[in-house]
Amino acid sequence: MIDVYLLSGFLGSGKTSLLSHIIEQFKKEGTKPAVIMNELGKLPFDSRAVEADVPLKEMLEGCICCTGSEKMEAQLQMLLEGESFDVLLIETTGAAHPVEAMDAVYSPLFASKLNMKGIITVADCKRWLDRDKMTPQTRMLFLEQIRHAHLIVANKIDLLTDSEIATVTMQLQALNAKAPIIQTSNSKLPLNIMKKIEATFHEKEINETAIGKQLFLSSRLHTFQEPVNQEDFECWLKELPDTVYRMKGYVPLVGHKNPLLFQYAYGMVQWLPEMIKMPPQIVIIGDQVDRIDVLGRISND
Ligand SMILES: Nc1nc2c(ncn2[C@@H]2O[C@H](COP(=O)(O)OP(=O)(O)OP(=O)(O)O)[C@@H](O)[C@H]2O)c(=O)[nH]1
Repeated sequence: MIDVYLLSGFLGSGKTSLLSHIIEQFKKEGTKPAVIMNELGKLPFDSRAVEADVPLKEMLEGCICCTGSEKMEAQLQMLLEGESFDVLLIETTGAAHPVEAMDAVYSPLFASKLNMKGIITVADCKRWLDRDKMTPQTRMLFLEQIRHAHLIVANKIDLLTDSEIATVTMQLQALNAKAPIIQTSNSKLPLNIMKKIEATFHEKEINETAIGKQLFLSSRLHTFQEPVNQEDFECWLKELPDTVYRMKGYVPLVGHKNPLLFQYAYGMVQWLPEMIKMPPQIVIIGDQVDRIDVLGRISND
């Protein structure tokens, strides 16, 4: 399995600096990284941060969550088929919501190949102190990126006094009590800390206590063993807690030849017939997804 890290954070917070630093450390230990860069609002030359020997795909035409997951899937497919690498780093645009970015990356098609390790959010400490000057929508996004992180990089501490650093750290921890906070200048995050995060539930863990993981935004792959009744399935959807943010995949419905393409976001459901027989699997993204009982079964994998 290839570990995948999502680098999130507001515009100008230090994501590209983090990316360069991580690549350098991976290379030193002999691990081969590949990169997907989401360059909305950036200039293509930002990819110079990535050296020529690192496989790189750029998404220049829009942001991961807006251009839709198909484009992301195509990029991933090309990388997986055309390159050999051990770890994948995805730099999201500063304007991406973390749940949507994770959703775009986590397709059932790759669930057995890619292991989503989690979201690392770079928080610009200077900007944090000035957050009241942001518009409400921008501030909301800034806070959401921090709230959903599995690891927070509190960056630009060189621009703060000691007492400001203490205040910011305390406030960040209050917003996201679960994620470790690492204070940095120029996003110098040590690799060993980054490697500890885990955002994916693997089947064998569902009934075990995966300490810490239940609290986070995480994902889980569910495989259907037999067709399900559409009405039962939709009743089950209505009862889901609102901490299930997103589901997608292929559901085998009684009376249909092939599993149907299924999309679920913020309570809205979409079904589309599929011409090809796709594997009957869905990915569930949310908080505490290990507790979700899929039609009376915790896990039938
Ligand atoms: N003083 C200071 N400047 C920093 C630090 N980290 C990054 N910067 C600077 O902040 C600017 C933005 O850094 P990037 O790493 O490009 O940030 P980014 O999040 O990729 O930016 P976008 O691509 O605009 O989203 C650059 O000029 C960096 O040199 C830091 O810890 N302290």
